[in-house]
Amino acid sequence: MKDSEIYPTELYLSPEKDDLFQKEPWPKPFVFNEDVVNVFDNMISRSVPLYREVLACAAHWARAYYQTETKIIDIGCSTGTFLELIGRFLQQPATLVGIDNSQPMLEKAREKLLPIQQIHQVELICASAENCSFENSSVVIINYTLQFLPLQVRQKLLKSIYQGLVPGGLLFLSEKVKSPLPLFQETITRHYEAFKAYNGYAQTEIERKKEALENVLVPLTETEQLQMLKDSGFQQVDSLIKLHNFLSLVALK
Ligand SMILES: Nc1ncnc2c1ncn2[C@@H]1O[C@H](C[S@+](CC[C@H]([NH3+])C(=O)[O-])CC(=O)[O-])[C@@H](O)[C@H]1O
Ligand SMILES: O=C(O)C(=O)Cc1ccccc1
Repeated sequence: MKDSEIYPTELYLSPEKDDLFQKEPWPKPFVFNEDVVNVFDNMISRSVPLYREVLACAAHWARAYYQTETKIIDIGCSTGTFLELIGRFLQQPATLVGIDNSQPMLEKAREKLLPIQQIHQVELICASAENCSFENSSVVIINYTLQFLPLQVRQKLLKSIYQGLVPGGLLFLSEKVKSPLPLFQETITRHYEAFKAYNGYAQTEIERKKEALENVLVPLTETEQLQMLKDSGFQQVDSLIKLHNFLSLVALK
């Protein structure tokens, strides 16, 4: 598949509509349970700005830095949307690894990745990422997952990723972040919530989800995130995409 064939990207997203926060009971505190998993593709594609572009970007970078006989690992792979995309985009068979600690997520991923298994070696691991090995990986993707881990676990995980990557290996990291300036954070939040409303969420749904995510999704500032990457061993880091509170970075070993 040529580069031009992936823009604008076509993601394999299940159609079930996210209406979880329209009526009781909604997941509070937010958890990746079966109800969330069943509507997850719709939820994330309506809730994360530039989601399609970020995954297409990750696919381009993964193809550019993939080294033969190594692994591409997606941490927090959810329903396998990125692995399905890169599986179509790579021009050679590879080992694609998905890690997620939600078994319902991996059941959806297994189904989504069946066609890809004709070409690639696919491994789905149900585990907490911080307990996994990243040895012999040339590309590690971690999109919108680190934000759910306790802070001290994030640092341990990033160090483990750095140690596991082969020389020249790439980390592609997307996260929700917060502005260090309260006035700007307020403006960004208002704009982000307008984005959600434009995507069909009612104000009640937006407020309920915000409350459910409190102390579950804990964003850092961009500066704190960059420092955590440096403290993990990554010295070559750059930012690629940022809109509202959502940031994508690349880091090279
Ligand atoms: N400690 C953990 N270990 C492993 N998985 C975890 C852990 N904590 C949470 N998860 C998993 O991390 C994923 C976060 S979603 C990632 C989206 C995907 N990357 C995408 O690009 O579509 C983003 C969001 O929900 O905003 C969920 O599948 C959790 O089960
Ligand atoms: O940060 C938010 O308000 C979100 O809605 C992001 C999100 C997307 C999908 C699952 C959990 C959080």
